[in-house]
Amino acid sequence: MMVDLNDAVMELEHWKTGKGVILYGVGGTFCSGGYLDTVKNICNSEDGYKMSTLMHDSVLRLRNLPLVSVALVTGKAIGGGAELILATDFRLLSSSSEIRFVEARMGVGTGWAGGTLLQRLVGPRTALDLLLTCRKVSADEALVLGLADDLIEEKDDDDDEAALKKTTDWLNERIAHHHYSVVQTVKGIIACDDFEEERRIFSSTWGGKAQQDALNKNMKHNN
Ligand SMILES: C[C@@H](C(=O)O)C(=O)SCCNC(=O)CCNC(=O)[C@H](O)C(C)(C)COP(=O)(O)OP(=O)(O)OC[C@H]1O[C@@H](n2cnc3c(N)ncnc32)[C@H](O)[C@@H]1OP(=O)(O)O
Repeated sequence: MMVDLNDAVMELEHWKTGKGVILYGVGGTFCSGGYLDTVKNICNSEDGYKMSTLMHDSVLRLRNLPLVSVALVTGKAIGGGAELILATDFRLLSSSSEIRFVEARMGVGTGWAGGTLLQRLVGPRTALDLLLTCRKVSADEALVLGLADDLIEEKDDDDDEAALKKTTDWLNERIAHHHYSVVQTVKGIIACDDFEEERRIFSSTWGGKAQQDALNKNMKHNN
């Protein structure tokens, strides 16, 4: 799964006209973390560092894609799976889903970039609390904490298709009406977090067709 994720992200890096991507699980579980047989086989510091390096690479590349990314969380997101929901721009949770950072219970810290990403999202105190208590976070609590952006009122976690459709609609509300170059510019600016890079990305759409078309429409923005 870890290698597959890395391959998938590399493939997405070549998608020049893309706007969005949804990360989701099937069969009622988002992800229950690293495959435990593999975890047992690589249970030493050196291999742990290698695993962490691979997962950081995947997560950072996913975050830096010029696509708007959403994690659709149905069922459980546990351990590394809970960390994975932090790799996207947005998180939509089904009302019955559950997030649980079990790493400390498993005798370790966060290896899939979750520590840094969690504290950026919910602040260091809440991050420390969630990582130390290893408690279950319900979808409702996740919304209050800022861990979820919205809830999918999908009572049945088994209905992957319906949840995916709702997530696609949610994402499309934000990206469908923009040209891909505009979505990629906006996402690139947010992801780069750097003024000089922002100027460079900004100037890639300035004067382009989407801007020309918009100017020619003589738009008013009062409704
Ligand atoms: C990277 C590392 C980290 O901590 O940083 C990790 O992520 S370590 C991984 C952290 N995750 C875990 O420790 C998950 C432990 N498993 C669980 O807590 C539970 O299985 C749940 C995921 C809550 C699902 O419970 P539920 O009662 O719904 O189903 P279940 O227990 O019968 O699970 C169905 C089958 O999937 C297996 N299964 C579930 N998660 C697995 C995993 N991560 N690796 C290997 N097998 C796993 C179960 O052992 C079981 O196999 P059998 O039918 O053969 O019994």
